[in-house]
Amino acid sequence: MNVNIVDGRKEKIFDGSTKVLIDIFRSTTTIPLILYRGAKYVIPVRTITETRKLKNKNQDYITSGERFGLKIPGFNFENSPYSIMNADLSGKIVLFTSTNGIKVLFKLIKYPGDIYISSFINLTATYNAIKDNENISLVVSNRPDGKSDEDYIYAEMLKSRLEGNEVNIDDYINKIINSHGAKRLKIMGAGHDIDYSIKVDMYNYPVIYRDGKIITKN
Ligand SMILES: O=C(O)[C@H](CS(=O)(=O)O)OP(=O)(O)O
Ligand SMILES: [Mg+2]
Repeated sequence: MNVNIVDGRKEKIFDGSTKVLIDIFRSTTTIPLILYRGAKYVIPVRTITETRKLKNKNQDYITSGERFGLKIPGFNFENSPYSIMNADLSGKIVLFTSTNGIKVLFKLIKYPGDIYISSFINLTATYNAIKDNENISLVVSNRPDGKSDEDYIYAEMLKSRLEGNEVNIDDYINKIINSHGAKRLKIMGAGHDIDYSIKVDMYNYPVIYRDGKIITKN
């Protein structure tokens, strides 16, 4: 098995490897939780304008997302695990756009190979789904102006586990809690999202991108 941690900001020619998108704060935490809260599926959308156009075509769509961490006026939800965990999304279709994670996702879909959306929320389900694959790219979303240490912490843990090492998840959780990313969330007034980002295996399914949708892989 060959497992690489890759900077999602760089335009890398992703071969046919299995790709795991990682954006702990907060897209790949929020998206599995949207499915956990009953949504049929998530439609990733590049821009706010496109999201609004889709919503205008179908008022039943739910809108969720942010730009630079801030809620988008008129959207139903931010990109907040906390707010999603308190929502009933049964049977809903959720439009989702975000600053980093979705931007990287649209790069990955240009290349062959499965794409998993992963975080602590569906850690074990993701691990079990990919552990027998030969080539795995752990794609960390980062941020336009720098690295997201929380993404690397998760990627290093998953890499270590895939390479057959025993990992103490609590050690990694502590690193997340004390990460620069966590400090940023607190400064943004979103500290309550940290707790919801470390709820290990809340969702027992892998989550994948397929044909324009992000779905639960049953
Ligand atoms: O909403 C978030 O936490 C981030 C935006 S920023 O990095 O805080 O500006 O978006 P994401 O795409 O989830 O990294
Ligand atoms: Mg992020």
